[in-house]
Amino acid sequence: MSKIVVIGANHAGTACVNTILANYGADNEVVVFDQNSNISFLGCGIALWIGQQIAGSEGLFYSDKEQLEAAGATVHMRTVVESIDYGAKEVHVLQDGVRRTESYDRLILATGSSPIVPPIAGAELVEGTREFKASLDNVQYIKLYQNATEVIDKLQDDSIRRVAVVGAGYIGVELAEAFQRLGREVTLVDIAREPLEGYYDPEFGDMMSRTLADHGIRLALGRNVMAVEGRGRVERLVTDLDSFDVDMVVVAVGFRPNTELGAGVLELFDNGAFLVDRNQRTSQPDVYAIGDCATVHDNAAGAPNYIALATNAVRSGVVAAHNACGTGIESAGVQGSNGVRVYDLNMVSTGLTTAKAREFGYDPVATEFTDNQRPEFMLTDNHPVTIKIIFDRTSRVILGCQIASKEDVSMMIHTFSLAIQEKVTIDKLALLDIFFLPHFNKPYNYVTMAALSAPA
Ligand SMILES: Cc1cc2nc3c(=O)[nH]c(=O)nc-3n(C[C@H](O)[C@H](O)[C@H](O)COP(=O)(O)OP(=O)(O)OC[C@H]3O[C@@H](n4cnc5c(N)ncnc54)[C@H](O)[C@@H]3O)c2cc1C
Ligand SMILES: NC(=O)C1=CN([C@@H]2O[C@H](COP(=O)(O)OP(=O)(O)OC[C@H]3O[C@@H](n4cnc5c(N)ncnc54)[C@H](O)[C@@H]3O)[C@@H](O)[C@H]2O)C=CC1
Repeated sequence: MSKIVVIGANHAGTACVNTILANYGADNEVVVFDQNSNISFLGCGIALWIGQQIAGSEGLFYSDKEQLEAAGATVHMRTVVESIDYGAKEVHVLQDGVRRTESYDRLILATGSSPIVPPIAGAELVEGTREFKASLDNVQYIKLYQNATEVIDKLQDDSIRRVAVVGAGYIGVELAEAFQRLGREVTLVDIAREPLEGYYDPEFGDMMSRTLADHGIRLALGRNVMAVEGRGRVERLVTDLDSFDVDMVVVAVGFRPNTELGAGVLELFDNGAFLVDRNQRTSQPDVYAIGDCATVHDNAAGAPNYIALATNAVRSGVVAAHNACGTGIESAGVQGSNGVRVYDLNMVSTGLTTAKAREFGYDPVATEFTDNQRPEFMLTDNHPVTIKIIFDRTSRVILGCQIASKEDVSMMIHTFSLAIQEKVTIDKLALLDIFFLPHFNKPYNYVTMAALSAPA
């Protein structure tokens, strides 16, 4: 019997524990530590919950301590792993005020990520809390169930009228919509010139800007946040260009990996994530890292990268579970596929934007096409779709794809995810067998047309 210790039992940890117990439970003892009081909270539901588009938070959990224990694990909640002795193969934990040691044969680090805290007064975290509480009241971070609950409770107070959201990334645009749905005056601030700049080219970011502005959200882009000010609670957000009177500020400027437990021992990526191979192995024997605390292999970049997504967390958990139990399987790598819906605008992307393709040393060329989803004789619910495919000038291999529409175009992006993974060229895509039925699409559909019209 070997002992596998898992630190962190959210999406990555839970996937890993369940995979170990379902496949190798008879040969392995699994001990799990998590500092939180809940696990498996789907952060993707926070904006829907705040914006009252769902009934409540009940459906946003899919596992708990009892379920993991029923499957065979020993689970310690509200237990912080304070340090690890990699030589002695021991983790040191603090549970109910008592310090103790647990040994392991194999260790899985699934410690996830924390919100990035910008270096501005008032936004710094209160020392000693693990729930991302800012020192100035009504400056909020969004990550945990507890953070969402706090914001929802505060919004019961009607005097909180003006909300600024800092960061027009995925969390920021979704929350801007949620606060506006609640009748709040919303200002969305970003250092970049377009929302979602990390995931989309500027013309797609512009579609998002117009959708937000059409719903009354004030966009304050291309600004650096300098300060949050107030007496006791936040009253003003100051940028390098202007300032806004506010009653609440939500800061969502990205995630950073939680890797303090590897300090000085484990090899790290540029942003401090645990650098792992395609078996999720770290630089220490018998130590694996999964989810938001670790790198992924980025197929589009052809290199390790940091892409914090629940989808990657779950898959890396499955890969680590098999490898830690002796079945060698490799991650297929990822393309960073993602999607967002704000009001009636759906946007999906995978792989590299034009700017990122350049950063990774490619010579990117793009082909774009806009057309109705269905033939014009289909008179109802027939909306334009815009697609942009980015490929490398020399090899013609597809590097990225972005699609936007009022139509649900979400499933189409998976074709491009696979194309990037398998290094398909734009010319091969042009002749791909794509079915036609008026209810769904056109014979000369936007994928075929974009590929056929790709520059030589
Ligand atoms: C608002 C919001 C919306 C999102 N929407 C999406 C979406 O639509 N799609 C998508 O793919 N992703 C989305 N994400 C990202 C997704 O939630 C993360 O990628 C995912 O949570 C990563 O899972 P994880 O298990 O690796 O890490 P985490 O969720 O960060 O979990 C890490 C766990 O480790 C525990 N832990 C950390 N350190 C210690 C320690 N020292 N001792 C004990 N326990 C420890 C923590 O308590 C936590 O339970 C969203 C995130 C947020 C905040
Ligand atoms: N639909 C989805 O797939 C969702 C995914 N997520 C994931 O959760 C993670 C965290 O999300 P976000 O916090 O939204 O990060 P993000 O990386 O998506 O966006 C961060 C934004 O903050 C901006 N920014 C950075 N520093 C700034 C500063 N000092 N002042 C103003 N703006 C600044 C950036 O330009 C960027 O637009 C991401 O990995 C994201 O992919 C989150 C929500 C939904």
